[in-house]
Amino acid sequence: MSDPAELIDPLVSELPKWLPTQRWFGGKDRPITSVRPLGTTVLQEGDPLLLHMIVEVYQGDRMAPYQLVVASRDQLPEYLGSSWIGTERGRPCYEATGDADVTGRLLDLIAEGADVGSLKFRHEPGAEVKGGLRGRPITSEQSNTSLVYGNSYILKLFRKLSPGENPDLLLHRALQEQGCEHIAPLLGSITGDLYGEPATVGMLQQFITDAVDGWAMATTSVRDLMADPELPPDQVGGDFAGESQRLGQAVAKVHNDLRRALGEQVAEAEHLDEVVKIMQARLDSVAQVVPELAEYAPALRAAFEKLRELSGPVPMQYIHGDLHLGQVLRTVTGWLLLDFEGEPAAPLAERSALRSPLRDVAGMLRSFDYAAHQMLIGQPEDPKLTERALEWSRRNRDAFCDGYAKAAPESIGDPRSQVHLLRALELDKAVYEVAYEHANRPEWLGVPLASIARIAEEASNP
Ligand SMILES: Nc1ncnc2c1ncn2[C@@H]1O[C@H](COP(=O)(O)OP(=O)(O)O)[C@@H](O)[C@H]1O
Ligand SMILES: O=P(O)(O)O[C@H]1O[C@H](CO)[C@@H](O[C@H]2O[C@H](CO)[C@@H](O)[C@H](O)[C@H]2O)[C@H](O)[C@H]1O
Repeated sequence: MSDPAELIDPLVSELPKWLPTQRWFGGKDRPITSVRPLGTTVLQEGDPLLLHMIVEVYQGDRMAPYQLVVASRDQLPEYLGSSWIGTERGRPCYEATGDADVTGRLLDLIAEGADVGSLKFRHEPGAEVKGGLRGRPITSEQSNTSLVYGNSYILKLFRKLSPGENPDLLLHRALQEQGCEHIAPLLGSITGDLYGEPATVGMLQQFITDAVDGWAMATTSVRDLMADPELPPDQVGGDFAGESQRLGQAVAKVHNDLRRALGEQVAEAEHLDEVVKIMQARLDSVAQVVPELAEYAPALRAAFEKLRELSGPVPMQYIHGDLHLGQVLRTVTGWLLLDFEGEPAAPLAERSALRSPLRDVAGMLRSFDYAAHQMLIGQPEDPKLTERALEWSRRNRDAFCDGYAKAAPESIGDPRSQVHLLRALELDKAVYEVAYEHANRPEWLGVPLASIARIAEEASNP
């Protein structure tokens, strides 16, 4: 095999075409102007050759570093055809996470606690990690790429990188030290070098088998209800309220553990002022792109402004930051929270800041609303079904808040008692969702818009 360094430049020149085809690539809104390699590490010599790469992706005046794991073989087997990036110096180069013949190397390196170039593969103190397994990517890939090894491990490779410890790793570590029962055990990590600073590039956790995600469970319950719209939600087969209550308790316990591990502060007036400004700025920028939002802008502004009038202390702490039903798993023993990375599009400084725990509560409340209403997307208007959806949403949102209040300390109490704070946080999340749906699933745009209309109406007629 020729020198791997000879492959790098021609391979990088293929990336502006290839990156936008990847689900995890976060910059699909603008064309890529150039890609620059920042660092390449050979993880395995020979055939297949395995390379770890960090590249800078430029889109006009915007730049973000991304992690790639690329392999090259003399001959590309047919089953890897869809992973092909380009053929350089006569050798096919491809995205390596789909190749179970090479992914095992990443786990082996963590098991060995190896250093390769500037990459540090580590297991957590006391964790036992065994190599020798082949890794396959999960099909529900989102903002990153996760590889599952047998029934034992799941390795998340972060795609868009930032210097420092990724909040997902930081918060999992903190929770694990508190003995938190509501996370998947953390087993290891991979750290690279970004602009001379350590940066988390991978996180290894125990793979939880026989688990179902909250979104699948909640939407099954809604489907049961819609199948028999004459029956009230507490009398149809798949009532979800008991689970919602347990989930509320789990979220409050995770918040308690994060507070114990990493502390809390009380928001000062300037901080609330800053929060209002961030909410208004998000509204302004989303309203520019999604004109349907404009008619609700005055009501949204008024709800955000109410935050300046809050009288009691507002506790601030580390939180999950992007909590929704797709980020929780029901296992045989209870609920687990996943993915503490925060909103994928938010800047790291915002994701790592102390925030009100009610932001996570608001995220879950939004998700109950989504679960109830997504089944009506594309259906002809049916007032009976709309009423059923609202009923399901109210019942499960209340059950979640009951559970949260049961496990939260007195200083936080029942989220519903913080009317203005919870409403502003829910509306801010819904504005984020308007932007998310506009960019990713335009046919779902009506879901957050209808919620904004409803919440704004409730606010004007309390
Ligand atoms: N420890 C785990 N055990 C089983 N499945 C998991 C585990 N962690 C994540 N998953 C599955 O992988 C999916 C993606 O994980 P997530 O951390 O949300 O990645 P991303 O950052 O790419 O969104 C989850 O929705 C869940 O289905
Ligand atoms: O899972 P991610 O961290 O990538 O989150 C993004 O995608 C989510 C959709 O997959 C999106 O969530 C929105 O849709 C969900 C239903 O599909 C719903 O449960 C959530 O409440 C709603 O916000 C999330 O906002 C986005 O950041």
